[in-house]
Amino acid sequence: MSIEVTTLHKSYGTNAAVKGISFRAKPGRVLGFLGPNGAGKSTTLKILSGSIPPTSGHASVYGFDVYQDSLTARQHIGYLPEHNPLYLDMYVHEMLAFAAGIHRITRARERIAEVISLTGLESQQYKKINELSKGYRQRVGLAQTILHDPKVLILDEPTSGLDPNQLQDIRSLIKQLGIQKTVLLSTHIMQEVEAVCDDVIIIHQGHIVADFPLEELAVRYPDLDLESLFMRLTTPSSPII
Ligand SMILES: Nc1ncnc2c1ncn2[C@@H]1O[C@H](COP(=O)(O)OP(=O)(O)OP(=O)(O)O)[C@@H](O)[C@H]1O
Repeated sequence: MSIEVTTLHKSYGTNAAVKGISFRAKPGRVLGFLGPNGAGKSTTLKILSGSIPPTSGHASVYGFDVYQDSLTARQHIGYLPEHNPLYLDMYVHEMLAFAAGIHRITRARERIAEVISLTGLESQQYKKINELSKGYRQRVGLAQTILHDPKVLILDEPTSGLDPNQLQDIRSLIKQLGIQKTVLLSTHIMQEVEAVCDDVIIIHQGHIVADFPLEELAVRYPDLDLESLFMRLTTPSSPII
């Protein structure tokens, strides 16, 4: 397993956001982390990326605890946060060189060229980030996330706000990356899960209410498509399985 989460809890003051969730993610697969607003998706991804500590429980990446052994765990993780923080005054190329320096990447020039080509940023690489469209900014965020060639990608709503063409490009890139890496992808969009994911977790009010390989949807939940299942499991009165 590349990601293992065990009885993870997170409270912000008295607000319990994540309530004892456990799950695993495997290499070579894209795991869709699906849930309504406020379900606890971003909180879980922030804990996994080492950005915030859990209140209790454990999460590890390739055996390294993301809290106790955060520096080592983070070497294996590329994290694209929901709001994709970028230095807007930097040029695309400059920002990637800066990030390569932080990761102490050897052969940085070659790796930056590789990542620019992979994310389709050739035409934009000498522009300032504040001149870029949202889709291209998202690609810069992804380029930065994969620059150190991490084994695990944690992507928090990476396609939000993109137009249909950009959506398709970014989704195929994620799918391509998922062939070799473990990808944990948070989204609200059912079509995105269907287009990109191999496994699905549905989270609702801080609990996991479903966890299954997408190809087993029809067997596990006969007569329900993903959207109907999501609606059934995340309406306020829905039972926790
Ligand atoms: N920094 C914070 N301080 C206090 N409460 C927070 C904080 N961040 C999140 N929360 C609360 O924790 C709960 C889970 O939020 P979280 O952002 O993890 O959900 P989400 O599933 O990612 O939602 P969305 O799809 O809207 O991004 C919500 O009730 C939210 O208000």
